[in-house]
Amino acid sequence: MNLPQHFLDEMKTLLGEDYEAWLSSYEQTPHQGLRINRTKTTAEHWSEISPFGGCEPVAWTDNGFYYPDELRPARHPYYFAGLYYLQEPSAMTPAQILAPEPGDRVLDLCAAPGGKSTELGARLAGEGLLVSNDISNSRAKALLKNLELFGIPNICVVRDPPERLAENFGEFFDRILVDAPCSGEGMFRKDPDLIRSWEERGPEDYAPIQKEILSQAVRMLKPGGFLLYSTCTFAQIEDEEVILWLLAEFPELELVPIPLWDGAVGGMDGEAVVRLFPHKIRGEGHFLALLQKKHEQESKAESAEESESGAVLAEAVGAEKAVADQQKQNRKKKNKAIPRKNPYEKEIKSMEKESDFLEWEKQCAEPFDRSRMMIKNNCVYLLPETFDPSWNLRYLRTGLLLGEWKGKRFEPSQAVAMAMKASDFCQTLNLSCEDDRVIRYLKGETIALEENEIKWKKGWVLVCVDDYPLGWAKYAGGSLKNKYYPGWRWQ
Ligand SMILES: C[S@@+](CC[C@H](N)C(=O)[O-])C[C@H]1O[C@@H](n2cnc3c(N)ncnc32)[C@H](O)[C@@H]1O
Repeated sequence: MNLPQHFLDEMKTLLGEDYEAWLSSYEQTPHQGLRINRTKTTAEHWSEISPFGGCEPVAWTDNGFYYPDELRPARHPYYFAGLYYLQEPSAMTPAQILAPEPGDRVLDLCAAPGGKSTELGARLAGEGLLVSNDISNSRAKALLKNLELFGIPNICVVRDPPERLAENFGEFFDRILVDAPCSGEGMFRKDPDLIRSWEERGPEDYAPIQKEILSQAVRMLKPGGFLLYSTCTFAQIEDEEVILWLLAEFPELELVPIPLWDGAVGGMDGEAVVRLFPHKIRGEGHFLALLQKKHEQESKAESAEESESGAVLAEAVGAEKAVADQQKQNRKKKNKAIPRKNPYEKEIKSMEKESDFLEWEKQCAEPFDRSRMMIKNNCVYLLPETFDPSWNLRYLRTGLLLGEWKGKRFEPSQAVAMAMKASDFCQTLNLSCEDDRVIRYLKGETIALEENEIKWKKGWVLVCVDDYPLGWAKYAGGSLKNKYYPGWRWQ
């Protein structure tokens, strides 16, 4: 690999006697990782059902695995069932450390294509709110797809400059992730094309952008809330120096030490941050810093207690987890929607009367909360608990898209299928992943049925692989019409 001389010189200064070991890591192939969807399976269960032999756990996560180079996990039906996300192992760390709890209000400020957002959202388990933002429209579309594929219902996907978000939200979030745009030095081994972009735009270009994004993030962090900053670069100017600047600029922030694990090292000058180097761990280069916004003066003591508990960090290193129950209860109370008249009540009533929505809904495990329902341009959404209609943002998605109201018909969405369990809908076709009809279904083809499989009445059928939903089909006159979302088809 042709690494630029200037970069090598910088690394020599940074690493000293470790330099040669670091350089020789570039002769090894990068590690391939996948992270399972904790809302759909557990690491134990995955070990039983994984179709990929030879997967080893990623030591610093509870749901990440290495997979052998020759495998193509994106070409497996389980990928289409949202069972895992393909992610470089070091990149699994930020969401593990920020570790939101169900009920939290979480912001992922630079979120596309969703590697960390999918894990943050899965950790919320449907409670609270995940706002996933990216300034790039095309990348935000990929982000939306990945969140919907993972079946995360309580999302807002946005594409706004951080300043605009800060104007809307104020001090609103319990946890914020800034996985910042950076010069990408830590990813050169995995993606050598990044070397060219580094030569065009290097660390000096990114540091001011990172500082600006972080300043806006601080405005949106609640007192007591946690902010995690991560990059995939080695340059101190984008890593430790940004954090030192931030601490000087915002005295209300304090650095929360992240306990180190085997192979992880602290900051270059002993700062309580984490650096991951490819010659020390089985992953690429990464930098992480965790900060907490102090409470107001009167509640400072309480804040100290909270940070001492190290609750956010404990899980990342397998240490004991100690989140106060009271805090959890308070969060739940805080997020409870205030009963108010739903401005879409009239539209909802019309849809119920004019379309077959109720017929479909009756087949679902539970009715959808009318106070959180919104109908816009014939699209029917279930808004997250804490959604505030006065937020003026560029949304790609507000909550869970339930489906489209088309006159007499209601068509359930791909997103709602992915957010369901097989047992959440009463008409299902459950295929084994060995059945070649699975891939035919994912390609949008018609599914041939065996006599003994026909057990439905006319209407919607949830097609599943090994009990994991894939999408919809519609049964009528003895045949099943494929309703898999065309934009997601197996190519
Ligand atoms: C390192 S990538 C994020 C990767 C993502 N967190 C993941 O895990 O998949 C940085 C992202 O920041 C976005 N970005 C760049 N400038 C931004 C800004 N000012 N505000 C928000 N996002 C920005 C880029 O479009 C890019 O998608």
